[in-house]
Amino acid sequence: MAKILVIDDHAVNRELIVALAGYEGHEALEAGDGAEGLAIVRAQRPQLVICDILMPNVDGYEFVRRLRADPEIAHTRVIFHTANYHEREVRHLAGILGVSRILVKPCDPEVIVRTIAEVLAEAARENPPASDAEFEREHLRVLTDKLAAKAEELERRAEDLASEVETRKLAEAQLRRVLRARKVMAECNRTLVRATDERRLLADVCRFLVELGNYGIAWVSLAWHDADCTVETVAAAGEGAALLKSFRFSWGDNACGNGPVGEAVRTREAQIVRDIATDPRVGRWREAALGRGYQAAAVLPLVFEHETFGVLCIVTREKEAFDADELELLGELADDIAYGIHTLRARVVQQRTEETLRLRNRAIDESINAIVISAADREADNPVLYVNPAFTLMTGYAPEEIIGRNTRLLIGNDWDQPDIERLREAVRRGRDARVVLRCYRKDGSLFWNEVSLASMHDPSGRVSHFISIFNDLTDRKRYEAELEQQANHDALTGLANRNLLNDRLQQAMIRAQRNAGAVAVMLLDIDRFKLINDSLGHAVGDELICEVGRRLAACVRQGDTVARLGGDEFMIVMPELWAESDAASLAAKVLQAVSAPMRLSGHEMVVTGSLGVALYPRDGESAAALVKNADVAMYRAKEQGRNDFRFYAPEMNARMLERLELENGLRRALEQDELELHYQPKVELANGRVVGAEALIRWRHPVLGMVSPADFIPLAEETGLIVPIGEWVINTACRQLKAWREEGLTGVSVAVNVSARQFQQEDLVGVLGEALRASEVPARQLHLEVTESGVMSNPERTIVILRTLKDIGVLVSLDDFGTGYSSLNYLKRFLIDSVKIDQSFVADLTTSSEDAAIARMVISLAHSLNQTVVAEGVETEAQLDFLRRHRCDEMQGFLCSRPIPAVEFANLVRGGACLPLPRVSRLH
Ligand SMILES: Nc1nc2c(ncn2[C@@H]2O[C@@H]3COP(=O)(O)O[C@H]4[C@@H](O)[C@H](n5cnc6c(=O)[nH]c(N)nc65)O[C@@H]4COP(=O)(O)O[C@H]3[C@H]2O)c(=O)[nH]1
Repeated sequence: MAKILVIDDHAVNRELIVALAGYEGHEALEAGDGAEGLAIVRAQRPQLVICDILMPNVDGYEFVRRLRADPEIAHTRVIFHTANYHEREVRHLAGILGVSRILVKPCDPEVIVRTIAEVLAEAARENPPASDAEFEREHLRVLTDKLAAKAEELERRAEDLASEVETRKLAEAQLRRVLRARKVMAECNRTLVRATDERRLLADVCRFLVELGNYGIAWVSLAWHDADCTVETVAAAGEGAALLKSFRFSWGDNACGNGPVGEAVRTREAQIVRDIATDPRVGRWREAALGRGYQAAAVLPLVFEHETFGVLCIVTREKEAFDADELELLGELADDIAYGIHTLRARVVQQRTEETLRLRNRAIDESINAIVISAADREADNPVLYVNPAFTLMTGYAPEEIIGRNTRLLIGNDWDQPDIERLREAVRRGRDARVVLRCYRKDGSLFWNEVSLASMHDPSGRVSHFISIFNDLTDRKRYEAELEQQANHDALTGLANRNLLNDRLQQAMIRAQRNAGAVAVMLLDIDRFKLINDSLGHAVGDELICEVGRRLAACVRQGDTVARLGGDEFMIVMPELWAESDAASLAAKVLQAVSAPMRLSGHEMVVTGSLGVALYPRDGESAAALVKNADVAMYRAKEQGRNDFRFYAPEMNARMLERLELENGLRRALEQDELELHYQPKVELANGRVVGAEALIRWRHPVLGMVSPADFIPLAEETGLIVPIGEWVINTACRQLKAWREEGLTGVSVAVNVSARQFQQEDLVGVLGEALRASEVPARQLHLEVTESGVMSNPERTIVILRTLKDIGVLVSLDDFGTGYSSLNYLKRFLIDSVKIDQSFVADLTTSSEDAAIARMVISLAHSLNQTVVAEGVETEAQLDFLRRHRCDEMQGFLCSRPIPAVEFANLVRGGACLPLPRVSRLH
């Protein structure tokens, strides 16, 4: 029996040694550290101290050092019992300190017991035992054996227990996972049943997997059959799910398709990543996954009936997740999801189909075209099964009046239509067709029906139905006819227009060429139409055109074409001409018809026409050449006195060329100052005084010499050149007046001629005002001579213009009075200052009682309206005498003076008495 002190700061360690020592029959003492241990050794003197090394306050080394330092207790045996066994250091220090043994924690109890026994024995050898040593040894062995057996058993039981605990833990984890997978499945199935939207369903599933299933991330990616074999992530939940956006997946044979996702889609088999850290298939997302503590992943294909929609991916932080049971459940879940996707997509397709069907039905019902469905049953006479509302609107037949009958009902008795046979043929052969038929409504009225027939086939390929779409073309046909009429006919007369004429002429030429025949082209122009139009207004002009058109149409044979080319120009094409005389007869007949008296808007009148004839092929081989040459011939007829016709002759073209040259020359004349004004004196009959002059234009042509206005003014009017020429005349006359005034001739006035076209010109008043302002000539010194046609074309506008001229102060004369169609009423309303008796009346004044009467009437009429009367073209004393006797106010004429240059005119006025009017003066 020995006394043993156990020093250790851990009670458990002390308890084991104390228990073993007690078991061996020793008395065991305990201390928590070296200081306490020293005190006990000093007090109790144990034979052995079993001491820990690392202890608070006084550690094992310090304890032994102090023990050895105290001679009273220095011999006490010490065993170190330590877990911190660094062999070299401990052995070294223990050797120095005289420590008997070193036991390493955890230490086999048997070794502890044996070591205690050995050290006590060594102590006893030095100090012989007082008791029976053999007994002690034997006893110790028995005890040690027992203890070892016990320890072994304890160890075994501990291992069993540990393995049992481990097994239970695993089972529990497995159960937990299965349970959570079931929970997820239950929730998912509930959602699946109610799902209406695929994306929302997938998002819910992912959310359930994370929230209920406790998985780290769950996502669904759909596989598309595009060129890149894209796998698109459409729903995800869990920590780090947002990261998925940065990863590209594919199920193709490419870098993005090598991972488990691509593999799962391709193989349709679940891909399990047991360890994210080491699985080589985990690509770029390994880092991200590990960083969030994710350990394993399962990628489950979403397959339904051979179709792979995509994958369900689940990532977990558990290392040993996804055992067979769990995977089976997750696989079921994936199948359910795939079924859900299939069902939802099928539903969408069905909804679209239904919507399309609904739309189609509405379209049929609301179509403006009639739609008819008939059974393809020849024996039953292909009866109508359905008609839409438009059918009733189009035909007037209610559905019950047509259903069960054949649509030929609409043909009535109008069977002579080529398209009917085409339609029948299509029905017989079950082909599609489009025909246009004349059909009849219930009320018997005709409508043009464009029928589009389509045959429908049953699954066996047999024609089961016909669908006919009716399009009412009546309006279109009418419109087309109107268009045709507009395109080919003149709107005013209804005669052929240039278009149709050209066409007919071409055809006539082709026929004539084939038959070696000829064609006559006649161009008719109404003489002085412009004058009539301007004097009596456009409405009367239009009436005249229509009447002439009617008369021409009445003259020609069937097959001839009468066309209006525009304005007062008509053309007649006579095909199949056998003799030139036939054309001459028709031309004469036409001119006679035109010149028959006519009454238009209350006006009795006689008009004449001039006509040119060109013959194919003699006068031209193209339509254009023929028309041009007929035109040339017509001009010739006009030139040669009007109311006649001429056949084209090549030399006529030379005259036309002359005209053209004249026109170009006139343009140049304006630019190059070739125009000048001559002045014909106006003499007051009462005293023979020159009171003014009429400015008359002259053209000093560089080659032709002086050209008369009669030769170029009509051309200038025709081409519009009269406007700039008229402006030049006004400006020149004003400048001349200014010059005369500066020379002291202040009392004379100058009258300028204003053509009809110029008179209606917007800025005539402006031009006048500007000329007067620039020359500083008083307005009353400027007179305007306007013709009847100039004022009568638009009398109301004339009244306005004349009032403005009056406001400026310019005086106005009515030229050529009596030659036109002036209304006396207007003569009164126009603010005219003087009237000129036309020289055609003056010429025969003394020989024609009619002209004398007209002259007398003009003078008295004008005087009654307070207007001055000027006679022009006075050549003889007798004429002068007549005029004087009837109180004409002024005269102009060769009797007095021809039109003369400005200088001569000034000299004449200055001379004062040079006027040959002695007798007149005397008479006054
Ligand atoms: N046989 C004969 N003739 C006489 C006699 N006294 C004058 N005449 C001519 O009669 C014409 C009178 O002019 P008109 O009737 O206005 O007729 C004018 C006028 O309508 C037009 N005209 C002349 N100058 C102009 C002009 O500057 N502007 C416009 N728009 N027309 C003009 O040209 C026409 C012809 O002018 P003219 O050749 O200068 O011819 C002038 C004149 O020379 C006579 O005693 N016997």
